[in-house]
Amino acid sequence: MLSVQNVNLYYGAAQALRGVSLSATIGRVTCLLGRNGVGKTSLLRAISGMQSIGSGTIQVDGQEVSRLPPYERARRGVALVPQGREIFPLLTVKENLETGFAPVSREHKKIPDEVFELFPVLQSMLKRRGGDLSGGQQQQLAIGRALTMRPKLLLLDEPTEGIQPSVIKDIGRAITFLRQRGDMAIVLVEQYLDFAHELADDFAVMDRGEVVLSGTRETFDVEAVRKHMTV
Ligand SMILES: Nc1ncnc2c1ncn2[C@@H]1O[C@H](COP(=O)(O)OP(=O)(O)OP(=O)(O)O)[C@@H](O)[C@H]1O
Repeated sequence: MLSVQNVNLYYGAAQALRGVSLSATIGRVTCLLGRNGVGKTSLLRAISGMQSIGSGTIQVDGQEVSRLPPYERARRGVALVPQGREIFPLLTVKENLETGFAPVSREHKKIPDEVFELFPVLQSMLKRRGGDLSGGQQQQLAIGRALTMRPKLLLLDEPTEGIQPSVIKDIGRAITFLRQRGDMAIVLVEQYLDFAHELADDFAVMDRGEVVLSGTRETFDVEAVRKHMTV
């Protein structure tokens, strides 16, 4: 579904990604791990088109997308749940969810039932303003908005950051459900190792702009990964 090959990304003279390769498969969760500032967010932004790359290729469904603008990638099924959630504080919950309609065809312009099945709190808060929700509720809203885009590739940037344990459990359950449904590939950026270990089918660890360790669930060596995550 997703194939990133040899991507280099620069902010001016500073190189944030160095020859990064990563793949993600439908029905599987790929966890991207690493300390602060190693380039995880830059990689997700490169995949979604929010940040242009210096060189390398990014393929979605076998098609090269690295020169396409973000909305074209969204149309091809790429949805990003950004770090910090970036919901619209003055729009209602319903309106926030409806912003996910932009890239989908007319027959899909309906909030999918699973959004409310996975996150019932959103149903009861449809008329509230996004900015009035708690951090955990806003995270659920950000994931709900991405699901409204009917993604084939769901990119989640640290969904557990600053979130209370009960909501982390809800998010974990949602990811497990979406994986089992088998119609999307999921890339999960995490610093919370236990959460990542529980969910990862495949994993990659980054350090200073490079992927330094990768493998499958079977080869996930928690101690080796932990070493790369401690300063
Ligand atoms: N817009 C930008 N302009 C210049 N440098 C940037 C920009 N965004 C990120 N960087 C730098 O690029 C490097 C990678 O940052 P990035 O946010 O991708 O890392 P990260 O692993 O996602 O970290 P975090 O977990 O803190 O989000 C860091 O050194 C960061 O300071």
